[in-house]
This record gives sequence, C-alpha cells and structure tokens, in this order.
Amino acid sequence: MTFTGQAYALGAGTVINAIATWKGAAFGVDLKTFADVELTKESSSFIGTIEGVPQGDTTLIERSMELVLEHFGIEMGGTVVTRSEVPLASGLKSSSAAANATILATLDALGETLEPLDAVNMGVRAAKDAGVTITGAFDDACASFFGGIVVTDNRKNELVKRTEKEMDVVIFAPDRQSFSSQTNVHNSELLAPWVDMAYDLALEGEYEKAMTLNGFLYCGALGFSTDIMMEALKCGVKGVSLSGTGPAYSALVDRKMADTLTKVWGDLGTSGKVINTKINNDGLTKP
Ligand SMILES: Nc1ncnc2c1ncn2[C@@H]1O[C@H](COP(=O)(O)OP(=O)(O)OP(=O)(O)O)[C@@H](O)[C@H]1O
Ligand SMILES: O=C(O)C1=C[C@@H](O)[C@@H](O)[C@H](O)C1
Repeated sequence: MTFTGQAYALGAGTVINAIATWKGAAFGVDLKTFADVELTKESSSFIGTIEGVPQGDTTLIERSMELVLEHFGIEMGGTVVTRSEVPLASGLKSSSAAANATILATLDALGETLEPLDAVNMGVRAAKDAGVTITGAFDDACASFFGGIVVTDNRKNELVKRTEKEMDVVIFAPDRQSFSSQTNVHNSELLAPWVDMAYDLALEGEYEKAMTLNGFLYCGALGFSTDIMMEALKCGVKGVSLSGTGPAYSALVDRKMADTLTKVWGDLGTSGKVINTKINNDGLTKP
C-alpha cells in the first residue's frame, strides 16, 4: 500500500542576507517548487529526485521527509520528486522552497498537520543536517512558507516581523550557480557593522533602502559585480540587491518600473534570464 501527497512552497528574494550577523530579511515571490511524495511500509529508505537536475544533491529533500516520519514515530520509506520554477542555487531560496514543499507533501501523504512554525523549523533542521546552509536560513524558510516580507533572528529562530506589500519583483538570474555552503563567511562577517545598519532600516519598514545597502555590501564581500544594481538605480529603482549568496539579483518595483527594468536588464547581453514576478503575500498559511 502506498500513501501519496503533494505540496508547493515559494522561492524568495533577499532584503538582508543573515550570514554576517545571523539576522535577516526576505520576501516570498510568486515562483513555486512542487513536491510529490510517495510513502510505503515496504521500504525504509528515502529516495529523492530533482526533476531536470539528475546530478542534483537530494540529501535535503530526503532528510526533510525522514524528519516528518521521525516526528510522528512512523516507520515507512518513500520517494520524493521535486520540480521547480525557482532556479537552483542562484540565491532565490531554492533550498528553503524544496524543504518546505517536501515537508508539507509528506504531511499530506500521512494525513497529518504541524503548526506552521514547527514545519518551518523542521525544514531549517533538515537544511542544517544536509549542510546546505550557514545560519539555517530561517529568514528564507519563513518567506518561502508565509510569503510577504519577513524579518527574522536566525540564531533564535524568531520571526520578528511580517508585512504584506503589493510589489512587482524583477530578477536577473545568471546561468550559473553559487552554493550557500561554499560562500565566503569570513568576508561576510567583516560586514557586520554595516549589515546591522541595513537590518535596522528593514525593522523600520524601509525595505528598499535596506536591500540596496545589503546588495552593495555583499557584492563587495562575495566578489559579485555591482553593474546590474547600478543599471537598476539609473532607471530610478530604489530597492535592488544581490539575492542571498548570489549570483541572482532582485529588485522590488512598481508595475511600470517592472517593464522598464525587465527591458534594461534583458538588453545588457549578460548571459542569464530576467524573470518578472511579484511578492506573494498569501504564502502557504499564515503564522
Ligand atoms: N528543487 C530542489 N529539490 C531538491 N533539492 C533542492 C532543490 N533546490 C535546491 N535544493 C537543494 O538545495 C541546495 C542549494 O542550496 P543553496 O542554499 O546553495 O541554494 P539557494 O537556497 O537557492 O540559495 P540562497 O540560500 O543563496 O538563496 C542544492 O544543492 C540541493 O541540495
Ligand atoms: O545559508 C544561510 O544561512 C543563508 C543563505 C542566504 O540565502 C541568506 O540570504 C540567508 O539570509 C542566510
């Protein structure tokens, strides 16, 4: 007998990368990762597949499934298949989306529920166990789960603030990957006094100023070009940043600016794709 479950979770963009100070902020976007889970008592192993990425590391989604079963004390094995609109390891929180979607799909297969923050914390634990994160990325996990803009303390796994905003999001995603686990933590930590200033701006609700400051700081620390950000500022954009540990950049804009920036970034001739989406304020459920 098999038990099947499906779920999705959101990708996200960065306001504050938490690696310098363990305090972060992020917003959920309208790009989804879907997970299909199949559980059976006939097996005790967990096998994950990332559709279209045969060489992808499936430890995170296998561990996510395992943690749900452990929590309920159920002895089963199974498979999980993810497919994603979120480019993998680009800074757009593909890992948080994959963990959240897998946990919810496993709950769906079992006919069980968890409190939203317990599900988020389980995904953070899976990410730490799989070695794909530095701080646990509780900020990204909350943005992926609840949508809107979230401000968090990743050391305490505390959701400090959540706001909803109707804004478009324009993303420039280069055709390459940058894994959080291999990012330059030492350089990021050198930024702490200035990242604190950006975090305070985020707490005051000045998300666009906060993210632009974050972007220039982390481009400097991680060796990414600021050209893409400068092109956005020349158009009049106020909020633009390197997202996560890169290489993608995202901007918070109104509808009219979204069209302008999509064209400007698309015409740059830098290899990569421009994605026009928006903040997803619905999330999967409210905190
Ligand atoms: N769709 C997916 N299915 C299964 N695992 C995934 C998926 N997407 C990402 N992952 C896992 O997450 C890892 C990438 O995590 P990483 O934190 O480097 O990327 P990210 O979350 O997109 O970036 P950032 O944290 O900077 O936003 C992959 O190596 C893989 O293990
Ligand atoms: O691995 C991590 O701890 C993180 C990675 C990036 O996505 C950051 O944006 C996030 O704030 C923390």
